[in-house]
Amino acid sequence: MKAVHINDVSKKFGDIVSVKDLELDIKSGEFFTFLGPSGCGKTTTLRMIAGFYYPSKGKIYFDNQDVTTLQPNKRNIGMVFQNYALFPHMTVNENIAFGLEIRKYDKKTIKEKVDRIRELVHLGPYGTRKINELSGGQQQRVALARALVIEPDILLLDEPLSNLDAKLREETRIEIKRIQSELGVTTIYVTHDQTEAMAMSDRIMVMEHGVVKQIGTPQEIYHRPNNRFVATFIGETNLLTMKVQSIEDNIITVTNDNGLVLQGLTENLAPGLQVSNGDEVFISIRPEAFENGPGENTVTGIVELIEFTGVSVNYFIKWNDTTLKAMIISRGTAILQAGDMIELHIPKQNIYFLGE
Ligand SMILES: Nc1ncnc2c1ncn2[C@@H]1O[C@H](COP(=O)(O)OP(=O)(O)OP(=O)(O)O)[C@@H](O)[C@H]1O
Repeated sequence: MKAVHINDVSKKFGDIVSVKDLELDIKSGEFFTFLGPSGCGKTTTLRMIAGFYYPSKGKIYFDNQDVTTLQPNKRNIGMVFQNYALFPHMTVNENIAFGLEIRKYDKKTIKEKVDRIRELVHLGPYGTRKINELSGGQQQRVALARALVIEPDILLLDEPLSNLDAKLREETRIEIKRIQSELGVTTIYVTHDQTEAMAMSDRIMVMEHGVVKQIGTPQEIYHRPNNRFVATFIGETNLLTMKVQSIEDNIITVTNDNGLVLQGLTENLAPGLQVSNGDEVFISIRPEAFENGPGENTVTGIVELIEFTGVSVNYFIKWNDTTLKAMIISRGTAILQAGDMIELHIPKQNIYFLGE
């Protein structure tokens, strides 16, 4: 299992800067995810790690080895793509064995390794099945087995679940995570699905337009977003533009033109953000940050719209011309109706201050 170090890497295609000045350290054995919208540079970064593209600038290391311009087949990586790229007319065993045969292992070793990895991906009885006789989820597990059987130092997964339906996607996600933790292989996972990223990763890198917006654990990314892009891309949030009115005893009071006044804690300022009286600042409040009844930052308003999701009730509340979305866990108690008055509050520690 190897660590991956990316030092000041950029990739240009003509005038397009696909990845810009990337600095990244992925630890040995880590499950690390590249997350971001289409075109943000995730796949380009993965392809540079795989060796399909060479960087326009900077260096890539596996542990201490400079692999920046090493050919893909010399890097000992396993790869899984969204379209599986399996041989449909060949059996499961033949597909898994492919990389071992290229590496010229003897027949006995190949059989042992293939059998072992087939068990690991829970395809034990399917060795002699043809690929086109398997479901999508099973095919994806064959692709995973084929990538893992060569005992790669690094496993690269590019949107491996996007061809599966929702239920299968969730099952396969759990399988991939189980297999990865059993083997402890350094894994880099590319996705635009934030739920997948949150559920599977040790750490996540959020990208936009070829630039890193934040690197952190799922909890850090969710609860401590550095900027508006991360706050809105991961989960939902109420984003308000406010002005700093005062800062006293670690409490920041902010207001806006609609007469809203909110108070939060200086410890919830985004990293590096400093504010003074009169500064404009962005406030992020998650829908689940609201609590019933009056308290700190009491919100009294009219319910405009209600969504009942089973687990929760989402109230869209009009409060001094600002609409806020509040999510209250549903415990079978009476639900308010549109037009009703509602009173909730937002504990100070649930208010986050963002500068950009
Ligand atoms: N071979 C290429 N030639 C020219 N431009 C490219 C090439 N590969 C990627 N790009 C451009 O680089 C940018 C980043 O692309 P990339 O595929 O890395 O994004 P992505 O985040 O993986 O998106 P997606 O989720 O859609 O795959 C895009 O603007 C894309 O058009």
